[in-house]
This record gives sequence, C-alpha cells and structure tokens, in this order.
Amino acid sequence: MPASETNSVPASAAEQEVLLSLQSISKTYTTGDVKVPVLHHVDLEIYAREFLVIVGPSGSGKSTLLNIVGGIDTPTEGEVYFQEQNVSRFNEQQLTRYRRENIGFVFQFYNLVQTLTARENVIVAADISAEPMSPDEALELVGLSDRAEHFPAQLSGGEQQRVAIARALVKQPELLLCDEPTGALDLTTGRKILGVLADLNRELGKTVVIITHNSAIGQMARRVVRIGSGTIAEARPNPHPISAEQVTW
Ligand SMILES: Nc1ncnc2c1ncn2[C@@H]1O[C@H](COP(=O)(O)OP(=O)(O)OP(=O)(O)O)[C@@H](O)[C@H]1O
Repeated sequence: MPASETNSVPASAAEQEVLLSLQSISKTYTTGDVKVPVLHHVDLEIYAREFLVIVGPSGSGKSTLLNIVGGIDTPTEGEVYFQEQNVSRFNEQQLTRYRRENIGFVFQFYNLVQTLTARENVIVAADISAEPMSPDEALELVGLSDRAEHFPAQLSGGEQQRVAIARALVKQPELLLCDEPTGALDLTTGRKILGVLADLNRELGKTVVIITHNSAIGQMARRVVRIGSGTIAEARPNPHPISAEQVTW
C-alpha cells in the first residue's frame, strides 16, 4: 500500500467537510471545594472521513477532550457541534441517542464483557443500535470471524481489541473515537490494530480519531493535533503519512 493511501482525508482544504466542531471548549472538574481546570478554550474541527491523531502527555486532557467529543462528558463552557446539531445543549436522553447513533468507542483495555463470547459482545452493541450491520460482518471486517465463539479470556490482547473495534463498528457510526488503542499492546500487535483502523477509515470512510501519548502514531495521520496543558499547542498537516506497518516505537 503506498504511503499516500494510508488515509482518506481530502487533500485540499476546499473539499474538507466539517463533521464535528469544538468551539471554545473549557472543562473544569469540581469535587467539593476543589476545582481542577483541565481544558481551556479549545477550538478544534474534525473533518468527515479524516484519520486524526491527537497526541499529548499524560494528564494533558486528551481523554477529557475525547469524552466531550463522544458525548460521555459535557463541557463547562463552549459549544460542540456535530454536523448541524449543538451536542452541548443535549439532555441525557439526546446524548444517549447521539452516542448510540454516531459514535463508536475503542478503549485501551478493550472493556469487553468477560462472560460473553466475541460474537455476543458485538451482538449486545448491535441490539441497541438503530441500523446495525450484521455482527458477523463486523467481526469479518476486523479479521476475527474464526474466533467468534471464543470468550475474551481465550483471546490475545490484539484479538480482544479487534472484538472491541467490531463492537464499535457494528453500530455503523460516523465517528470512531479511540483512546490509546495500542496502549496495552506490543509493537507488532499495535501495528495490526492501527492497520485495522486505517482500513476502516480508507475503505468504509469512517472518521477515526486516535488519542495517544505515543507521538509515533501521529506519523500515520494527515493531520496531527498536539495538546498540552489543556490547550491545542499545535495542529500540523503531515503531507507524507506512513502506513501502520511502518510505524515504530
Ligand atoms: N472526573 C474527574 N475529576 C477530577 N479531575 C479529573 C477527572 N477526570 C480527569 N481529571 C483530571 O484532569 C486532568 C486531565 O485528565 P485526562 O484523563 O483528560 O488526561 P489525559 O491526557 O487523557 O491523560 P492520560 O494520558 O494519563 O490518560 C488530569 O489532571 C486528571 O486528574
């Protein structure tokens, strides 16, 4: 695969369709009298069908940002627009529907239900979705059809992460949000998972956002956003993204 085909974000700015927009987002956690300011007036646009990597050190606010994008958390100030909808004004019920219909989450430690097989983990997600794809198709897309009847404990870390990706994907969401998806994996397995995500971006046109402290992963994206101390320190185009197999750390 040529490096230029590693993701499908449009080459020219004029073609870029904004899928989600964060407008002056601030977040302060309050526990009793203690206030922890985490995000400070963050502006960020996520483009439809892009493969975006957000990098930053531990504690810089990456997960908080991703949780706000995904409707798991709400900002203290600012607006979140998904297409034309103001997500930051949604009530709990609307947020639940927003997450179910539009967002697939992939976490560092997979978060699978241990008592369910791979297929059943995917079926649970399909069952609460408006227009799911078939669970078997989702497992096939991540190359795990032959392990569908296995329980998480019978699968390697990389295989469990594939199940988690299938579970995120089965809902047919527009946006896949991945929080340190390779954080618990070795380099070889991590590359395979990144390859699966790049394929879903390129072949199905899914918008993929990866947050990570691992700046090497940024080399795969056409655009890398660097977050530091709760602000966007840099948003940099990468004209020569590399493929997942070429990433090294
Ligand atoms: N619910 C919460 N209540 C209070 N403080 C919180 C809460 N969630 C996160 N924080 C604080 O916000 C800051 C940013 O956390 P966040 O998890 O967003 O960072 P991160 O960049 O994802 O870090 P890491 O890479 O270590 O996961 C940290 O100082 C954290 O302690």
